[in-house]
Amino acid sequence: MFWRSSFIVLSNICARCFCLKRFTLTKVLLIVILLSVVSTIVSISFLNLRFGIARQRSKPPLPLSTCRLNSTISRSLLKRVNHQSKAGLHLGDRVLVMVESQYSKAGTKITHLLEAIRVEFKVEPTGKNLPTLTHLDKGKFSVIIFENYNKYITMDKWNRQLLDKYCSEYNVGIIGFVPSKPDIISDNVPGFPMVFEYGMKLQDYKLNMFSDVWRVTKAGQIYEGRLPGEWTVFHTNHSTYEPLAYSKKQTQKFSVSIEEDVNKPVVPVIYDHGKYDKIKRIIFGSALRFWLHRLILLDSLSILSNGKLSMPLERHIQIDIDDIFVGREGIRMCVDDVEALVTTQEKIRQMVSGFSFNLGFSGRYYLRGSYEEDAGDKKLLEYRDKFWWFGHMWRHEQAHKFDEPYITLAMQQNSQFAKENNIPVKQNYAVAPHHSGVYPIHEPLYTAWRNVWDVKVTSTEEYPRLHPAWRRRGFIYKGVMVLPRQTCGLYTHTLFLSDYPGGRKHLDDSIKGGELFQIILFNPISVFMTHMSNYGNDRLALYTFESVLKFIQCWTNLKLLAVPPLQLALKYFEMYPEERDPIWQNPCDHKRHLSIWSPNKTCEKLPNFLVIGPQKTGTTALYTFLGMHPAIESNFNSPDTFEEVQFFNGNNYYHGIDWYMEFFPTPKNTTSTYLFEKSATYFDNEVVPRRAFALLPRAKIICILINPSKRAYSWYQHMRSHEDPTALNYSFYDVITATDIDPRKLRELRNRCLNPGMYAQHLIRWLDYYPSRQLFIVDGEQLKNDPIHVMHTIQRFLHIDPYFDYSQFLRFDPKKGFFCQVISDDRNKCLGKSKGRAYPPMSKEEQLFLKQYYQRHNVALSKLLDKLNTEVPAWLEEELRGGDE
Ligand SMILES: Nc1ncnc2c1ncn2[C@@H]1O[C@H](COP(=O)(O)OS(=O)(=O)O)[C@@H](OP(=O)(O)O)[C@H]1O
Repeated sequence: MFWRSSFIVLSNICARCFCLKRFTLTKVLLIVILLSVVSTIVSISFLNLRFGIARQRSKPPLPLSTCRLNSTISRSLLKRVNHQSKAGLHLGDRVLVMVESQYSKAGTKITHLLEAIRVEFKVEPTGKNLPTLTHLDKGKFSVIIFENYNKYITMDKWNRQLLDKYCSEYNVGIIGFVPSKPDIISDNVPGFPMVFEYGMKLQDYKLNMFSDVWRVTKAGQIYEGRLPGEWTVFHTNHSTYEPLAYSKKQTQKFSVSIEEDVNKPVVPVIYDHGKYDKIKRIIFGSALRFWLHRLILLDSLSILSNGKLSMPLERHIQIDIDDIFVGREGIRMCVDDVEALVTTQEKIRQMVSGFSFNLGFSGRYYLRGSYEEDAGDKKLLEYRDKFWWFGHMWRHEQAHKFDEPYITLAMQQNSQFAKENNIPVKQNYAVAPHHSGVYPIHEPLYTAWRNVWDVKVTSTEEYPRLHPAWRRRGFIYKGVMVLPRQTCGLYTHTLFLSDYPGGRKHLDDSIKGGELFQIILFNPISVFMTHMSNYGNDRLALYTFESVLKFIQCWTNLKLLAVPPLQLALKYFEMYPEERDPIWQNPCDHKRHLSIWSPNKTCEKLPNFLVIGPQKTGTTALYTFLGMHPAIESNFNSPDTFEEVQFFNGNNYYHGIDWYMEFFPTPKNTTSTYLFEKSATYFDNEVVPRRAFALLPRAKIICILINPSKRAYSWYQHMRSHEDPTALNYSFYDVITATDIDPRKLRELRNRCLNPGMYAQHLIRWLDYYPSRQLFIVDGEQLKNDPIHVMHTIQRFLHIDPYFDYSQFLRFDPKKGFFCQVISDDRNKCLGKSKGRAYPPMSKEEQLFLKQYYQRHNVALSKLLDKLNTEVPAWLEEELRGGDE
């Protein structure tokens, strides 16, 4: 376009000149000058087209730096970082969040933040009665948060008194957010020596440097500019109140300095020291929309919980640079980029002690760029010892598409490349391109990692899911520690600041208090992934990290650290031991998971329903009867655990879902075949409902209940017949009446014998996860006496087609004393000797003891069954009737 127009202009001029009869010297000169100007423009524009990137990359953006903190102030503040006091000892570590409704926006922002910092919470709507606040002599909640503080002020008398009494007795503080509009209370706050001024537009924000609240927050800095939204500010003369921040009203003429106007500040956040009514409070004049309030909220939680909710001050940072050597020509690193990487690494080390970039490479692409980029590759290797390194496969491939021999070979090839080029790969770390094979687990990847690179640590964004980011967690699979990886907003395609998605402001906002800043603020350990292309071109990664780290230093007292990946992972799981155990989900339930799951696998080999026990209630009979149905297929027997798979409890769970699915046939017809599994140990196990629901959220759950006393006795007889030494040594009465001073083995046996019979509490745990419509309770006595009817009701519950008429296939066997499978006119197939054993009846004493022992559990069961609209079994009615006598 440009050339065309230039050419037209030039030819016009020339034509005009040549048309003149005579050439004067001036005209010749004019033509020469014009030609050279045009040719210069043409060559510049040609160069720009050819090496457009080179032109842009010559001026990478400078890191943001607006900090003007006085370092002596920050040092003095660092001394006061401990909010812990004795009062915290009597408190639990949960937060009670009082919201206007379950779905209110502001409340959700609070709970998301609490989730991000891994603080447990309970959400309650303000209009209702308060939940139980104490347990034994402990306060259940260490801080109470009101999404709308006005709802606290106008709370009904009874609840308000209860809450205030709790807060003053247990020294628990209240955090409240005052809406910017008057709501229902007037400016004079009823019951408090304070006035609210609503609907303010504010600018500039400065923290009170002398407050004891600051721990993570570093006061002394000034936020300059308009504050988002409308605000409420606080006026008071009472000495209980301490302003935590100052701001000023927005004026026509926008002034950038708050100091000039410091005599007329307004107070947008205030700390009530509790001198007025013995309750400490921190009240915010706006919601969490302003980023600084998120920072202040951390310290508010810390001080008001007496240190119970103080986060550590250390923040560990790991920055991976993946795709080393992999990028296509034109976007790779050149020598000056590598030099800049080293220089910035040095600068980051000043802020983050022990820091090194962690470089991941695939050797196949070494020296595959332009001349300048190949020189960059060589430079990276020249500086190899300045970085940490981790290896991939030889090519940049997704592991889930390949089998173990291929992955191993491809890793070995890359490992050979590392050896030949002296690349120091010694961090026991690796990542997978596109997270492929990390989660959901692709076993061959883990095996090859261990065998070739001795990988003990990896990271992914995919566990448990990519979104929401604040719920990402870690887990350990067969010794490989999988860390959650955070997003920093840079991807292989983010090359230039001017092209940043959403504009430069978007990235800068993320750095200056936004998403990236908050990731580091909320996570004691952050692992970030970047790509080689983010370090060539505009070197956006250097800009981003240098800027955000500076910003962190400016506004927080956080101590930034880096340790090698293995140490980092050990630290992570030491901090969060509860995350060690993975939670398996169905890969087919999440598009992204499915896209990185082996195409050779199928989710069809997962059960549609589970028979969960408890033990000794007739589960084997039910399992056998279900297996007779033409549309139902059960699991293959496990050789290890008495035929049952027992996946969700115990160590089998750590084998992963591929292992589990091996126990199921590929259904002949996915819509009409019902797969199921029966493991009687599931019913009363603490972790099973959560695990089962994570993998099989749509599964139906069947449990069988008989009189818990009978169940306990049958179980004891079962243990004796399995020659359990403790059961052989002690009578049934000894077992059920064992006390806490009895030998450990006896107590253990007692617990295993009696606990499953506390039916209601176990069922409630299942109902915490599964909706009641997915749960079916079978009366075990009925199953014994009238299995044909029971099988009919189960078929209805499962909506199974075709209907199977069990009356033709089950009949009572007088010899066995139970219903058995019909084989022919004169032959039945009954369950083995271990089901329906002969043993002496329970003594009267034992019966009486157990009747009393289970009394309250049976009452709870009958209430629960009532709630579930389930018929109360005859044995339960009888038990309860007997109990009243
Ligand atoms: N049809 C049929 N045949 C045999 N046994 C039957 C049947 N229906 C119910 N029962 C009762 O089932 C009890 C064994 O329960 P489980 O199969 O759940 O035991 S186990 O947990 O799997 O070990 C077993 O308990 P015991 O009588 O104590 O052996 C039986 O009472």
